Amino acid sequence: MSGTDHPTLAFIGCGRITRALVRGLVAAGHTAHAMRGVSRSGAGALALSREFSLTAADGNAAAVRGADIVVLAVHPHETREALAALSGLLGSEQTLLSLVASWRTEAVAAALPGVPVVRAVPNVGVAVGAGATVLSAGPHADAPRLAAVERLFAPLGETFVVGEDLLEAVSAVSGAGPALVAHFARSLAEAGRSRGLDARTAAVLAAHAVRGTGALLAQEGVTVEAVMDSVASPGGMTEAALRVLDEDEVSAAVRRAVDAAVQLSMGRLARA
Ligand SMILES: NC(=O)C1=CN([C@@H]2O[C@H](COP(=O)(O)OP(=O)(O)OC[C@H]3O[C@@H](n4cnc5c(N)ncnc54)[C@H](OP(=O)(O)O)[C@@H]3O)[C@@H](O)[C@H]2O)C=CC1
Ligand SMILES: O=C(O)[C@@H]1CCC=N1
Repeated sequence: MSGTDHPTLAFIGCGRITRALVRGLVAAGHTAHAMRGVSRSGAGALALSREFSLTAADGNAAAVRGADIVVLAVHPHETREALAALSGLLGSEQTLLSLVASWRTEAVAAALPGVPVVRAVPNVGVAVGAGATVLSAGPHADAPRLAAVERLFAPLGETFVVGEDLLEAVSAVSGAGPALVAHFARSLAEAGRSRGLDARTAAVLAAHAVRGTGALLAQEGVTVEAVMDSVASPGGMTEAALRVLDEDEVSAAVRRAVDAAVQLSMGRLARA
């Protein structure tokens, strides 16, 4: 542990989700000195060291030495090679925290015998303290290990613990969720432009619609139906607009989008 009782962290893979995590952790008071990173080309680790003063480690051994939690954040197809390069470097006192989609914890654990494994699906909202992180304990990860990982993510938004079988669906809905919502925001902005708004105004208004809706939904007891009802004046513009979304089966399209993501993940699922 570092002096502040925060765990010492090693990031294997320094791309998008690692950047979001490091940004959120630094904002939550973690010292970048207690974080090391490695990436395949070194470019990702170097970028994070420039942006956050995280230590760009000289190889895996230097990165994981003394780390409490080793965060694996590489692509599914890069994972076998990354795990092979970690072989023999980790001990049972450390936790391997896998963010890798489509890799079951037992498959990760098989490559690192005796090392406790926890799997997490964060989303990029962790960068701004508004993330959702869904956790599942894998082999050798007892309740205190899981609790330590929950404490890591707690300041970055909400945390949930589920059975691992649900994590492919979680990855599609929550992990990919911000991109799906951003897609809708873009459509809303483009529609505004087509009605004469300048590009910047349209983008800002769409972003605020998403932000305000999120803030309302974050309130205790507020449902999506309640938000829709609070906007839609009877017989008014919102009803007219929502009717078109229903007629065009936008909900069915969203379901197909999530299905496509889950199917991709299931098709490449790595099991022990
Ligand atoms: N992005 C997201 O919102 C989320 C992502 N995830 C999961 O996190 C993982 C990473 O995704 P993301 O951050 O988007 O991916 P990125 O492509 O942004 O980053 C991948 C990183 O892994 C590095 N890398 C690849 N192979 C190795 C290796 N053998 N050793 C060390 N580093 C390596 C790359 O290095 P280099 O730059 O040199 O190629 C790069 O820094 C994926 O499995 C994804 O499913 C989960 C939830 C959300
Ligand atoms: O796009 C991906 O595959 C990863 C998993 C969920 C979010 N990003």
